[in-house]
Amino acid sequence: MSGIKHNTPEGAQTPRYRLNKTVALVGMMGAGKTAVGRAVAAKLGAPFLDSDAEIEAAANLSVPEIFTRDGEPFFRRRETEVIARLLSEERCILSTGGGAFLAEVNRDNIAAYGVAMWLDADLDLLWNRVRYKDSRPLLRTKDPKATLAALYHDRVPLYRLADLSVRCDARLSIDAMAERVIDKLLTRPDVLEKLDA
Ligand SMILES: Nc1ncnc2c1ncn2[C@@H]1O[C@H](COP(=O)(O)OP(=O)(O)OP(=O)(O)O)[C@@H](O)[C@H]1O
Ligand SMILES: O=C(O)C1=C[C@@H](O)[C@@H](O)[C@H](O)C1
Ligand SMILES: [Mg+2]
Repeated sequence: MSGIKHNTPEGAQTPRYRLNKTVALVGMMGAGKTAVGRAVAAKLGAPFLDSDAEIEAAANLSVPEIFTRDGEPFFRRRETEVIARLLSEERCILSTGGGAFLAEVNRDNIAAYGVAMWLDADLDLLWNRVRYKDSRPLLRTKDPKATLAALYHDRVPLYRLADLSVRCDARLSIDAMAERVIDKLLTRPDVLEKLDA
């Protein structure tokens, strides 16, 4: 496969889990799809892939640079291509960009190869995570807090279409959130199974 693997099962102990389907993490910017997804993959001994990182690596540009140079529609086309490619490769934990699950084609592709899990975070938590960072081009507006709120209200009905969801709790560490995600995945043996020691 050609994707950037951030975690690999190589060198791991006897596998403790069997990942039966790719898990696509979806949700708002700042929800923790990248940070928690990486931790989940490490705990499972599964590959971790991130569609934003893949797009950046292929373009040799950051996401904000791609938005500035080529525009959002170009970025969205690349996002759809990259997600389709990553889904067709090996089973993994796939962190998507915050807007990916809005497009029906991406939702259909995720459903064809795996399941979607929504990291459901409230607006206060999201704002506290994204307010000091300039890495989200959609928030480069006069009133980024209001922009985030508008995106949130538009998007939540679509994130609700995910197969599974976990509530994000600001008091939980990345590691603890990863455990919460794994516990939820284990409710679906067609997605994740715990193997006997
Ligand atoms: N449970 C957590 N506890 C503490 N910090 C967290 C937690 N989850 C995420 N973070 C931090 O919040 C920030 C945003 O997280 P992250 O980049 O993973 O969000 P994202 O959902 O991938 O956003 P985007 O859609 O923009 O890619 C990062 O600095 C990350 O380390
Ligand atoms: O919420 C969004 O639409 C985005 C989130 C990020 O992951 C990036 O994909 C990009 O900044 C757009
Ligand atoms: Mg991310």
